[in-house]
Amino acid sequence: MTTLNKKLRIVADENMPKVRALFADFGDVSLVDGRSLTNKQVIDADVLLVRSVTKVNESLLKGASVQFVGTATIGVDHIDQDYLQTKGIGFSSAPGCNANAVADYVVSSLCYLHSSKGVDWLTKKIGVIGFGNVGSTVYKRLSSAGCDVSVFDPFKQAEVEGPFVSFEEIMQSEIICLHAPLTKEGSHPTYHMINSKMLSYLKPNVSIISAGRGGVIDEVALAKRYSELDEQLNLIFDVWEGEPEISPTTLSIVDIATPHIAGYSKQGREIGTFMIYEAFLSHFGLDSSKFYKDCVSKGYISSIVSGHDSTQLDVLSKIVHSIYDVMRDDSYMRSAYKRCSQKKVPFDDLRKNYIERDELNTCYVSEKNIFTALGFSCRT
Ligand SMILES: NC(=O)c1ccc[n+]([C@@H]2O[C@H](COP(=O)([O-])OP(=O)(O)OC[C@H]3O[C@@H](n4cnc5c(N)ncnc54)[C@H](O)[C@@H]3O)[C@@H](O)[C@H]2O)c1
Ligand SMILES: O=C(O)[C@H](O)[C@H](O)COP(=O)(O)O
Repeated sequence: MTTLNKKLRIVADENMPKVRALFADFGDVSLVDGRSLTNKQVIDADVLLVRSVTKVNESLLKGASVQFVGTATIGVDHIDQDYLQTKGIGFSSAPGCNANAVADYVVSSLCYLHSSKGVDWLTKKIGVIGFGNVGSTVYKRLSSAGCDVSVFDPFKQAEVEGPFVSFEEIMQSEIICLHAPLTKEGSHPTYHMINSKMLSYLKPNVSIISAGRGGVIDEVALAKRYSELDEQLNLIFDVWEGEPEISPTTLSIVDIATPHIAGYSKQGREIGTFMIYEAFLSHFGLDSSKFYKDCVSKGYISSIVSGHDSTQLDVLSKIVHSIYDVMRDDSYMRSAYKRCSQKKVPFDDLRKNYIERDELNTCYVSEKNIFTALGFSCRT
């Protein structure tokens, strides 16, 4: 077993569950507000552990002694990976850590569309944009539940088999789920990929669930399209251009507004921390002293009994919403925005004080059925 010859100085985002429990054996862990982190706060650090609100680049790290950066997130658009590489700084993100949480968000949103808008989503044509850890989990769940699902992902299309269609075709789906990263360069940048031209392909009464990154949808173009449409356009927004400042116009037109918490299941956040703990051990050649099962929580509701009529969407929706209901998060966000002053936007506070939520997979059913297709676990 390798041991460290000095205590490491570890600077970590305060919004990272279990970080002290996992890292305190290796040195001093200082918890910081990730959004306002400065060069001064990291100058003497050996290890920097962040979330998506910290821009990790030359301006943050110049002259710092940081040897390893971990982000307990799937998204990496806040990290200048080229800079880290040039400086020989180790790096790891947490791929897939909260993919199940985001898929739960989608399932809960679909159930909202049924219970509040009468959308029979099981029979709709669903399009998934981005076929990575999140998009493929969403695809697997919805296609196993019997939905007609297509995907758009120009990179994955070249690598794997799948129900790929063109961008124009995916925009004509009846429900569109957005799970692409935010990219501004390369052959298929996603910044404003949903622009006025693409919005003109939308079908009447379409529903859009945006849980990838803000900036993928051009919100000005969206508001314009919204004002022109006679038919319903159901918008479920978790991610926003310019977070933590968000457009009041966008907020006013969306049906469900949540403060970038699609991935905020209790387990997803704990897994994120655990994944960068493992990457940290590997970077410093250290052996593991803590195990996954000790760090990732069990759920609060361990099982449900589902009767034979549970394939009916209203029963399904009630059961899904008993574990996680996106409407709860929407009402917290809207009331916080109603109360807030112009000076202090409540976005980050809503995230910091987010009520813990379990993943659907922490709850068991007795046999394989539509619940297991949609993310619940099965005893057998
Ligand atoms: N709302 C949240 O809380 C939350 C949680 C987790 C992840 N995310 C976001 O969702 C994104 C996807 O997560 P993931 O785990 O699937 O990431 P991933 O890296 O596993 O997959 C991303 C996929 O998007 C594809 N892609 C890239 N450019 C594309 C384009 N122009 N059009 C279509 N597809 C494109 C890639 O080929 C890849 O398959 C993350 O980058 C992150 O920004 C948001
Ligand atoms: O990229 C991700 O993993 C998610 O967007 C994640 O939930 C972001 O959470 P944050 O790091 O902003 O707390």
